[in-house]
Amino acid sequence: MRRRADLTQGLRFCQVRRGRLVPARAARIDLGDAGWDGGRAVTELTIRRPDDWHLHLRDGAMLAAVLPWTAAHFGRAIIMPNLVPPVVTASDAAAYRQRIMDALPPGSDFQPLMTLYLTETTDPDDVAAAAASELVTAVKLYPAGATTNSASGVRDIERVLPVLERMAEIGLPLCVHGEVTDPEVDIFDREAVFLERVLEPLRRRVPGLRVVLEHVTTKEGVEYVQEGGRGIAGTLTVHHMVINRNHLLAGGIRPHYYCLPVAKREAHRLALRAAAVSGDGRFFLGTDSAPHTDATKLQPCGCAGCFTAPNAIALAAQVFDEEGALDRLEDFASLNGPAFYRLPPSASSIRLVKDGTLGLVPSEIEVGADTVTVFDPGFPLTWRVEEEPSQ
Ligand SMILES: NC(=O)N[C@@H](CC(=O)O)C(=O)O
Ligand SMILES: [Zn+2]
Ligand SMILES: [Zn+2]
Repeated sequence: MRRRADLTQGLRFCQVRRGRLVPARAARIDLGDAGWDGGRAVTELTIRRPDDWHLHLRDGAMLAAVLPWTAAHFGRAIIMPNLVPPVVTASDAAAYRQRIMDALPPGSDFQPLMTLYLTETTDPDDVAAAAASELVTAVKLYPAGATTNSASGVRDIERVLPVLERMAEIGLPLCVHGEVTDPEVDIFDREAVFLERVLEPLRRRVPGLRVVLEHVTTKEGVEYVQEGGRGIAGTLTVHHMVINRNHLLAGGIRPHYYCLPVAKREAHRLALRAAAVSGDGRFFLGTDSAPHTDATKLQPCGCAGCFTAPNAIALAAQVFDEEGALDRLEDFASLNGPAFYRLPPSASSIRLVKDGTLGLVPSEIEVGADTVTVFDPGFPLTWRVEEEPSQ
């Protein structure tokens, strides 16, 4: 068994070797006192099948390795376009969509919802045609240099106004990585500064534009969405509801907790959890599951991104359980997103159970000769999805 940095505290995950799940010994755990419903602990829950409104699937061998984990639990996902080279045109999106369909496990009815990567040379007609044919569900704005594979992103918002205006006309949402790239702005402030310097002026300029502020990590971001009127929503990741910056940095640096936007102070984590369980329809789940090989993460300059697809739903259930809000999990994971995107909710459902048996979540998956580490919350997973991916 491969040794890994000691991120696992008190939990034995199983290992994936040669593509097979090798379960850890079944463990009984104390169910604790969370999940009470009128005095009775809720230990099972059936919800409409969730969707993931922010997902990185990559391409090639990585796509083949990670897709089954998402397809096992989620009905649809908004597929991020930050490949190298990026998914810029409708024809890029059609080809990428086909590669995803080809990589799906047999019998899966998972639906990829494609996005286009906004560049300063994006053609408004191409975007409008892709939207009209329902090939794409959104366009993604990466400020150039803000995050993984964002070099072709936008430097000057003025240059993309014609595209944004066309999107406003046709109601096509803009998904936004909301961080400024100004090196003088502290990395922990980049989201809050983006709202003020970029997003608010942009929304004033193109008032009809429907915007999703992706992976909100701050209370300023939460408040911006809450106060932002009808044309805005925010996705929340599970990992930002679980870790704060201490988990990343205190007592040793933990590269597997490094993602962008970087995890913030505890007060922000609590604000994200409060927003998720509030019942406010403008917040929904976007895991931002972002796989990178361990070889590229465990570097002097390691990649940003947490691979959460295998345990995202179980963790979301656990967060809602801890917050005493299991009755709102379905809104957050399965209903609010489709409502914003003007799509019907899933017709199928999944069953979540909390029966004292740990879910079979691997600590890592293999991709060719390399491995991708699965997000480790650092505590036992009490909930699990009853179906597990077929590999
Ligand atoms: N979230 C991340 O840390 N990384 C994402 C990019 C992104 O969503 O910003 C990736 O593509 O790896
Ligand atoms: Zn991002
Ligand atoms: Zn992302």
